Amino acid sequence: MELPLDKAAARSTPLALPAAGAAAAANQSPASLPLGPPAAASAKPLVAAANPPLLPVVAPAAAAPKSSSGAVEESKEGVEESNKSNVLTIGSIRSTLMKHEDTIIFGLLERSQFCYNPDTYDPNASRIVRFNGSLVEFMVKKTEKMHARMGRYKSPDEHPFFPENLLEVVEPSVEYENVLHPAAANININKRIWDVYFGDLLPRLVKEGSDGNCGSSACWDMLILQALSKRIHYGKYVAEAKFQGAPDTYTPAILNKDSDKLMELLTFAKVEDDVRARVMSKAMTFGQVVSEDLENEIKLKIEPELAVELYDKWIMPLTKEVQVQYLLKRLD
Ligand SMILES: O=C(O)C(=O)C[C@]1(C(=O)O)C=C[C@@H](O)C=C1
Repeated sequence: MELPLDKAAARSTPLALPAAGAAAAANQSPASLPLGPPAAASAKPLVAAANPPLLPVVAPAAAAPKSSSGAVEESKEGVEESNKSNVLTIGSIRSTLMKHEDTIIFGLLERSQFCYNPDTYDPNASRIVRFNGSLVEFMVKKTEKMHARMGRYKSPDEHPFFPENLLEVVEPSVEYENVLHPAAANININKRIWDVYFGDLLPRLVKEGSDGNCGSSACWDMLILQALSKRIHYGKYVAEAKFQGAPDTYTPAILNKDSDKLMELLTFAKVEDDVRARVMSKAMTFGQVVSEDLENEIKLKIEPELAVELYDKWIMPLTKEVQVQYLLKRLD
């Protein structure tokens, strides 16, 4: 994807304005924006889904338990059962997490085709009139402002990176069903996600230096950040499903404010192994460079181990962190 801010396009479009380019890029984003109404509603999303679609905004809400008797049963071995179809099951939440993997891995593959492009992150290089900050900050802030107008952050599974910066929703707004405890609304670890992405992940994903594609770099950064945020904050739903499945198991640790015990209870080593294996396999499959020359060795766009490490070191630990934060407040 070449944006007006990118080198090739800029040569023939000297008037390309960063503001217009960034806003256009935000609108053109190939990953769908989960701005639609709740899964339970029948209306179409406001933005057409493309490659690969994110989930309906409140997928878990469609499976909201109607009464505590419909709770999920779960053992430490990760076996879960439900005797009702419309409950928040750990199985349905895990299949949502699997779909998030596709979005994250595709994003990494796309961003990896560009160099690091340091000007994207340098406030002095952005030269955006009346804006103090880098190009990527500009893109995320402006996009979030617009998405807030469309109600994105009214949805309990959406979290802005710049919450102080949002605009009011245009009418009519959608009422989202929420299965989470109200305290969930105050859990937002996007600052950490931002720091991990720019501090640890990005420099290892891309080649050093500049290729002029700052607009595309910022656009993919934003899409990856949004996908990471969505996946990690899904920890709230994971935790709710686990609590509903075994309230007696979690309650003493919650009452004792015992974070370590909660961490131990909600950790499933076998599930984590499966996640690592699946991410490896997806990164190898989606990341193949397809050439006409079938004789040659298969080339990969990114090292699959990097995607696995991302999950191992950050995505799963941060998802667990969200779960602990949520459970600590679950009985407030
Ligand atoms: O599936 C779960 O039970 C989760 O809590 C999610 C998750 C993950 O982030 O993928 C996190 C912790 C568990 O140990 C296993 C997997």
